[in-house]
Amino acid sequence: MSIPVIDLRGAQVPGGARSAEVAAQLRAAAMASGFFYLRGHGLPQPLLERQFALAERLLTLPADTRQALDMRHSPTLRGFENLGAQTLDASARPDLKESFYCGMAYPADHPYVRAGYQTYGHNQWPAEVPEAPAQCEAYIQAMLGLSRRLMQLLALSLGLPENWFDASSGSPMVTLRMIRYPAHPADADARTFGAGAHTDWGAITILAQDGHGGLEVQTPEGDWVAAAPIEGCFVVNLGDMIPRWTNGLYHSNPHRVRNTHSGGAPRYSIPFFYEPDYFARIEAVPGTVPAGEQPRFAPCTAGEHLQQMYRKSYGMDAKTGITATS
Ligand SMILES: O=C(O)CCC(=O)C(=O)O
Ligand SMILES: [Fe+2]
Repeated sequence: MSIPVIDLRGAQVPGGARSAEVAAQLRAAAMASGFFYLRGHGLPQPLLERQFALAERLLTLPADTRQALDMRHSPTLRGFENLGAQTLDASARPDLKESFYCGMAYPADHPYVRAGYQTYGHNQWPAEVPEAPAQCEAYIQAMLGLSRRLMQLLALSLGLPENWFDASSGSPMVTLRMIRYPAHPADADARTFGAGAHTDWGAITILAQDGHGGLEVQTPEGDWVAAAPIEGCFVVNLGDMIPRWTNGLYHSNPHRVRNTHSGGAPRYSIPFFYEPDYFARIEAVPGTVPAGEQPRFAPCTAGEHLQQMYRKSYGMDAKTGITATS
């Protein structure tokens, strides 16, 4: 299996002449591994370059600055994540990556912010990088637009009206993450990864990666293939909400990272996670449950699903919050 390249030109906006063709390509990719490269997405290259420069700036701030803004001090898990804080694959060692998490600038009086729901509000910004909040918000808004368009094309690919998922996107849960992977240690064992094998939890992930490579995707046959960087392309993958929404027709395949190709340099990547509104109901859409069969997944809300996943991978107890494991 190779990861297909889908060109969005001609389908960037509703009614675009290539929309049906792109939707068909999406359907094929979604039924294979749930991974594809996206080119012709319309995002300006300088926006991406600026974001990588910011990632490097943030993730090389002094350790005490990053410690003071550790995500564990934030009720919604925004801020810095230490090396080894997350274990994406429970059978592997803790991940060899550090990252910075932020989300959309929801106003403080937004009902979801007031309620303290996961991903809404409460960003933690380092005073040393005053441009960070506005720059991240601009990047998030661009990525949110692209995600919403991809959801429309996914709707088309399922034979649904293009706007089918629009209503679920009211106050979306979005997470922007900037990741730094140190060079993979030469003496690392087979259970050591930059990011252990995992599936993503939300709806759509749009990943910008630097030129080093290191991301691998599991094929339906169980092999691992490299998602090597292609200039001008994002790597897009579907998260676990999509199989739930499509009764398992579309896939969210495992992937993992080892920074073994960079010649000793750190690798930077910038995943953007799009998830629908906290209260969006995730249940099989029309046409995906064969007549006479029961849906394969119990309906849930997007917020419930996401909260569960965060707590599991950061070793937190769902009732008492953060444990003393790190
Ligand atoms: O860094 C990468 O290439 C992938 C990161 C990833 O899979 C994630 O953050 O979910
Ligand atoms: Fe991932």
